[in-house]
Amino acid sequence: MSKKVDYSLYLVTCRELLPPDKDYYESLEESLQGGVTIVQIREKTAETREFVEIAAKSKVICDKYNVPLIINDRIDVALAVHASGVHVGQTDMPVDVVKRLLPVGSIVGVSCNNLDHVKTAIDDGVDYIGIGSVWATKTKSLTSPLVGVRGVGVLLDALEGTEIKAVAIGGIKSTNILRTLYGAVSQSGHTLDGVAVVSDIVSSNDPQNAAANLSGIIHKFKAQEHLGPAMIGTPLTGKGVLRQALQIFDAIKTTSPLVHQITNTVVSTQSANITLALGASPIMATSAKEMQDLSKIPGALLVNIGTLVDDTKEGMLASGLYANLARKPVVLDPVGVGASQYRKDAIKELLDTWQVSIIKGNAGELAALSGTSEVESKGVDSVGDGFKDPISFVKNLARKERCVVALTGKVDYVSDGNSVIALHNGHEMLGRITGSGCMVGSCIASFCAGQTSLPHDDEIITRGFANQYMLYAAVGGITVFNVAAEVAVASGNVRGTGTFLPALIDALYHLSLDEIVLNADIRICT
Ligand SMILES: Cc1ncc(COP(=O)(O)OP(=O)(O)O)c(N)n1
Ligand SMILES: Cc1ncsc1CCOP(=O)(O)O
Repeated sequence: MSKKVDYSLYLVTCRELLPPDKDYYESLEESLQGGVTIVQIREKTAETREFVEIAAKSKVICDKYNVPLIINDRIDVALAVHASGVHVGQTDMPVDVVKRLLPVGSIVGVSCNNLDHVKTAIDDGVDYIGIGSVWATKTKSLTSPLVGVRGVGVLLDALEGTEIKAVAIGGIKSTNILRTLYGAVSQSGHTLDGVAVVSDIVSSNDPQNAAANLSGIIHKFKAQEHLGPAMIGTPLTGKGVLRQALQIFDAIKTTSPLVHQITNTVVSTQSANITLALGASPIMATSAKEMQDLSKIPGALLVNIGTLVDDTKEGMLASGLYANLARKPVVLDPVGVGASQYRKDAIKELLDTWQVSIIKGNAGELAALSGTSEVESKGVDSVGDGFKDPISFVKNLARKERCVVALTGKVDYVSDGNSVIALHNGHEMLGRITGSGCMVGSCIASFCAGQTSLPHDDEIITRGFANQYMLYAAVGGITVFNVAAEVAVASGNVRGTGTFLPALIDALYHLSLDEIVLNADIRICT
């Protein structure tokens, strides 16, 4: 029977990180006033007598707020001050011995960095595990690899069916806590019970405010996390989805929203032109130094890794992080991710750093991203006929990554993890020019930007980044681009691939609502 403990904001103390002149006990009490729900006293250099004194005084303060006190490593200190429990690491006293020494009902937690650690923790019957380090940190010199936000999900999978609680630790702060909570999810949708934080609270001059800030984000997340994607007017119909997409199309024309694109050098100009043809406003900025400023302008962000280099990757990491903070939609185009380990590592790092709203890719790219070998790729192209069951594939990937997924191909499939929509427009000429997939990414991002100016249902918007509006944006962006390709060829102005690209841009520029309604082929699969 697991004990009723609130692990949501777990403070791990560190006197060395206190700001100059800040009293340790004052900082602890202020943190509790800010919403810390459990405290661990972690003293790495104190003599035993000093440790006991600090722990005893800390216990009095924690008791005042009815918050459990855990002792790091030292069973003797925990016994001496009647602490609520002990946290041990992989090289500390074994859990079975700890349990034998502590009073019945004590809380026992253990650090876990990999699946073997979690399996042992389950066998040992611990109360909670501390998974880390999730992010890089200066607070502790690390001897194990970083787990990464999405790596936490794999460890949460192993806890399925147990009552063991899980907190993440390492480098968690106000700027990445949302990504940590959002991205750390098991396949069946279980999320973290809490986050453990040292420096973001302890090194603050105002620990109450630092803790309150973190606590506010945690509570907002917990309030909406159990809700699936919200549906406006269920069930979806092809016509209903088209109506929503057309509204966004109209909004793009009237508001000309900013679409920030960090894309590849092959398609940069044509992506900017296709964005302009739609009526949106492109900015192709790549330096990490300007990402915070750009995130303040409403719109959307597109990240495309087609010609990735380290400097651009820094810009991509920063842009997504700031976009998340500003709650701006982020579209990821993992171009050629299967081609090299460098790209695979980069995509992992990007998805571990920020929450994406839409992932768009061909079958080869999405297979590589999801770790299946069912579809192979050659460079940036997909090889073969795609997935045997594309509908289940997009739905599962959308659930796993908690975003909308758009799988492009002869038929395009879009899913928010709930519904799957098949799009049957397009023309084979699109496969004969470079960058048509990248331009689709620009159109999707333009639709993401366009929808921000429309009135939104609050209930849906509070359900996170991957809400139903993103589904409409993906459908809208793909559909108008593909219909424009059909109209371009039908115009009679296309003599080959050289004349196809300008005809496509022209067709998109002149595309009317009537033409879209006449040609769009949107079918609901589930
Ligand atoms: C909640 C929580 N999780 C992990 C740790 C790390 O513990 P450990 O691996 O024993 O390392 P030290 O803290 O002893 O340096 C923790 N303390 N708390
Ligand atoms: C104790 C510990 N164990 C893994 S990372 C870490 C330190 C986390 O500190 P911070 O929250 O300041 O990154």
